[in-house]
Amino acid sequence: MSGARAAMEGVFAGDRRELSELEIAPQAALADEVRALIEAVIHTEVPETELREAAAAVAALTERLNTARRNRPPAARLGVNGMVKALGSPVTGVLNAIAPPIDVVTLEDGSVHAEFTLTDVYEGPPTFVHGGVSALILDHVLGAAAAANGTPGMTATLDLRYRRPTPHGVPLVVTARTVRNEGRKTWADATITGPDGRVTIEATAMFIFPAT
Ligand SMILES: CCCCC/C=C\C/C=C\C/C=C\C/C=C\CCCC(=O)SCCNC(=O)CCNC(=O)[C@H](O)C(C)(C)COP(=O)(O)OP(=O)(O)OC[C@H]1O[C@@H](n2cnc3c(N)ncnc32)[C@H](O)[C@@H]1OP(=O)(O)O
Repeated sequence: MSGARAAMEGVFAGDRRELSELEIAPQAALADEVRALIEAVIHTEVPETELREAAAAVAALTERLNTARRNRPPAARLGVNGMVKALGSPVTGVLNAIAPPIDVVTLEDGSVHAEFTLTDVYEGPPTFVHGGVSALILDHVLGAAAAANGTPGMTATLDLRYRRPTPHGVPLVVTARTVRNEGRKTWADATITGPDGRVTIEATAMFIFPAT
């Protein structure tokens, strides 16, 4: 195992238990239902009495789930490269209802790629994705590209050029690749492309492998 990979595995070590795919499935199904719940809460027009009943029902469910809790979000070895993945990631985490979640894959040329659609839960300007949500996704895939290069790090800089608004409710593509490495520093570039094939956002980030 390379030093960088060992360090990254260490990020997920400690009391974080790794789950198997079989263990993940029912909890991921619950997260899917909560994702639908988040959308329903935003859009519902049911009367006030029903809203109050729904709030009480959700509170009871939360209490039930909290009767057995982990100390930290779990991880799992998923996908072809067997890397440990954070299941609670706000971008890719199948157990995180605020994650779309986005399935980020590493291609043979070392770039990372994902095709995804965002609902209006992530809306900023009407009909468009919130710029901060796009930044979150870009930060993640840029970090994944640095890690795929064997040179992971903490985001030190993230530079975004919002060329045109990014629509929600339509298929989007995000790609990222490492372009340079100097010692502990790694630079990566990324884009988000809309369904018309035009780039909506260009991003560049620099990652630094921590000194200690
Ligand atoms: C093993 C650790 C890596 C962990 C990576 C995490 C996950 C990887 C796992 C899977 C990958 C898959 C997907 C990606 C997942 C997530 C991606 C999201 C990543 C994030 O969401 S991450 C959170 C946001 N991120 C922070 O929370 C960083 C806070 N910060 C720090 O943790 C330190 O600040 C650090 C480490 C950045 C530097 O600390 P340090 O002590 O190592 O730096 P030091 O002073 O030695 O400087 C050395 C040289 O870097 C230059 N330099 C330093 N800082 C700079 C900056 N900001 N801008 C420009 N240049 C900078 C100096 O000027 C000097 O330059 P020179 O050598 O040329 O003089």
